[in-house]
Parts: sequence; C-alpha cells; structure tokens
Amino acid sequence: MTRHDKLGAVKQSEAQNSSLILVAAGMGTRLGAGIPKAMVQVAGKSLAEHAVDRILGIGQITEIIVVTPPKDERLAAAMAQYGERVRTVPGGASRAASVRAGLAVASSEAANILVHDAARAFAPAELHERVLHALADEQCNAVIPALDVTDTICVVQPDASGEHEIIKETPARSTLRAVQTPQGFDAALLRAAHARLDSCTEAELELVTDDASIVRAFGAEVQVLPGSQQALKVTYPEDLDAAGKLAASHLASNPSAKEEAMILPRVGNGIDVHAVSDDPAREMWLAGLHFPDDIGLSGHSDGDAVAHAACDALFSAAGIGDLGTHFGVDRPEFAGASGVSLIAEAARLVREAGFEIGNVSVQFVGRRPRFAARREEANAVLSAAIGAPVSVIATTSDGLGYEGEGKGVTAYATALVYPVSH
Ligand SMILES: Nc1ccn([C@@H]2O[C@H](COP(=O)(O)OP(=O)(O)OP(=O)(O)O)[C@@H](O)[C@H]2O)c(=O)n1
Ligand SMILES: C[C@](O)(CO)[C@H](O)COP(=O)(O)O
Repeated sequence: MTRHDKLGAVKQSEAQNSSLILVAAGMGTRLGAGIPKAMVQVAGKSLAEHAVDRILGIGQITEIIVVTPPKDERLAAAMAQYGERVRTVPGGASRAASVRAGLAVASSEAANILVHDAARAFAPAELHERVLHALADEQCNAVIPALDVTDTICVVQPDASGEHEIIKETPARSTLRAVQTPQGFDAALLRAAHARLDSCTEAELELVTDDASIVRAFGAEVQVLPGSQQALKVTYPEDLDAAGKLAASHLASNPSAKEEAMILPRVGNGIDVHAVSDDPAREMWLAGLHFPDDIGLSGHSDGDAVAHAACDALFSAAGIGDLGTHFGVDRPEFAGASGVSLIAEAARLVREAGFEIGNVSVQFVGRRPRFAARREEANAVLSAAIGAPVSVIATTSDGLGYEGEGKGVTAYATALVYPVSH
C-alpha cells in the first residue's frame, strides 16, 4: 500500500480538481514599499494580479484562494474583479499561518493543493502545469520546483565567544537547490501535515519557511523538479527591476496580455469646510496663497480648505485613507501645517502607495476671497507642490447658505491617479 492510499485519496487522472492557495498576506518589510508587498504595482498591476493572471488559464486549478493581509481589505476588494473562481481569506502573522488560513477554506473536493507565493508573481503557467503533471503520477504526493545554486553555501554556527559566526560545514554544492513555489501536494497529505502544527506558537510557525519542509517532517517524500528563473521572489527593492523586465517580456510575447494591460485610472473626491474666523487679525490662506485683504478661515491649521479637500481627494483615489489617517496625532510634525505642505506630503504618500497623479481639480464656494485674478498663481503653487496639474476655480452661491452670507468656505476636489510600477 502506498502512502497515498493510506491517506485515503485515489488518483484517477491528470484532470483532477486542484485548489491553489496564493499566500499574499505578507507586509513586505524587506521591500519597504509602505504597502503590503502583494499590492505593490509592477507595470500597472499588483504582484497578486500578475500571479493570478498566470494561473487563470490552467483549467485544472478550479479555485484560487488568495490569502490577504489581515485587517486590510484593499487586496480582497481588488480580487473581486476575477469573479467566483478567486476567493479571499484573511491571513495570519506568519507565512505558515497564512497557508493554514487558506487550507481552512479550500474545497474538500480538491484532490491536490498547490501553495504559491504572491511574491513569486511571475512564475509562468508552464511551471504550475509541470507541478500538476508530476502530481498526476500515482507515486508522487509532494513536488516542488527548485533551481541549482550558483554560490557556495555554508552552514554557520556561533564561535566560542558567541561574538562571531563561523562555518560549521560546507555541503557539496551539487546537492543543494534553491526552493521555489508553486509547491504541489496531495490535498489529504498537506492537510494532515499541517494538522501537526496545530499546537505550534506564532514564534514556532515563524520558523517554518515553506510547505515542503512541513510535509517532509511528516514523513512524506518530496520530489524536486527544475525550477524557473521567472519564479524569482520579489523580496528587496532591487528585485523590482527584474520584476519589471519579466512583466515587460510577458507582455511582449503575449498579445492578449498586452490588451489586458490597459491601465485603469482611479478617481477620488474630497470636501472641506472652514468657517470665517471671528478674529479680524487672522490671515486668509486659500489654495496655497495669502489674501491680505481678507479675514482668514478658522481652524487648527491655516484653514486652507482648498488644499485640504485636494488631500482627501488624493488619498481617496489611492484608497489610502484620509486626512485624519495621515496627519493625525501620530504625526505631530503636521499639526498646524500649511495647506501647501500637507498637499505635498499627500502627493508623496500617494506615490509611495504605487500611484502617479494625473491631475487634481478643486472648486471652492465662498463670497471671499475674490479669486479670479490670482487663479493662475494658485494653480502654479499647488501644481508645484504635488508635481502634477492642479486647477482651482471659484464660485459664489448667489447669496445662499453660509457661503453666501460670508460665514464660511466649502471646497470640493476631485483627483485622478493611476497605478505605476515602482
Ligand atoms: N504572514 C504572512 C507572511 C508572508 N506571506 C506570504 O508569503 C510569501 C513569501 O513571504 P515573503 O516574501 O517573506 O513576504 P513578506 O512576509 O511580505 O516579506 P517580508 O518578510 O520582507 O516582510 C509572500 O507572498 C507573502 O505575502 C503571507 O501570506 N503571510
Ligand atoms: C516558500 C519560499 O518561497 C521557498 O523558497 C520561501 O521559503 C519563502 O520565504 P519568505 O522568507 O517567506 O520569503
């Protein structure tokens, strides 16, 4: 009786249903993009989207479970574009915990389960297919792709003083491989091996770096296939250059992907209201300009409603919160900051989140200040602050409402941003 039979599953053909767990919950601390790594944009698409796009054409993979960053719904929202075949589940504090979250919701019908890193977003469909093909063999219950290593690899240990590392051993390079994903497993085997980790602490799970090692520790044999240079793991900022080249060569050799690569812009709105101050000495700042003939707008900051509305529109377009999120109590350096410095920082944060700014348009409603003569000046100041065109227009409200009575100003802003590769 084979191990496979013991686990109670019987392979019938290569056309067995398979689930794929795409682990995409990591924070990407080594990449340092300021957003979860799977959301980082390369050539107009997030890493998670690149990964899913390469898998969708494989009919044998009947469901793709994307394990998303816990407490962050943005990636799950982005995955809705793929329909029912792609489902999402929040991940855990470690990669292993995230795989377990995926396993908990994977279909019990699946004969095989592939586990794949979103960080290896450019692993070609051909690699997934070779893993699935290997699993179709009755004797193979676990299979991974791996590359030969080109460096000499040594095992280290602390020296007697504990201050330095010394070589413990240098294994023969010909016996070493650099392990990749997708890693493929008989579903029952993977579930049983992971069940052994039920009592592990978070710290213990953190030490588990892949699923093949879990399955091997459980006693199963793991087959090793030749890996793919395209399955590189985006880990450090330097890896994004290589990722950009892989995305470009995929587009060049795949006309349908070229059509799909249309970059969709995103818009956001923002509104801000400030009352005219009771203090006749209060300076009026609006749209980045000082209006010496007017009484200023009240507020903790300079009261620049135009700049504040523009910030919220930018944040909303990029889906990264609002003024309170970014200039709240945890950033005291921005307490009371000028409108121009806030909008400049908002633009920096939007770019850090993987977007370029198309333009920002703001209209304010108020009796004062008289704006038309200084419109070009305001546009120039605000455009320079964000590095993209800003246009501001003004209107009165025909004497109606608080704006018409000269008691306050309302600003309405719209921003357009579009994803770019880092
Ligand atoms: N808690 C975690 C940690 C990692 N991963 C996923 O596991 C894969 C490999 O992890 P890694 O490259 O280390 O990603 P991060 O943990 O995001 O990176 P870092 O260690 O630099 O923070 C990635 O696709 C990552 O999203 C996950 O789903 N859940
Ligand atoms: C699973 C993996 O990609 C195989 O090489 C790797 O172990 C993941 O490591 P990471 O530290 O979570 O990036």
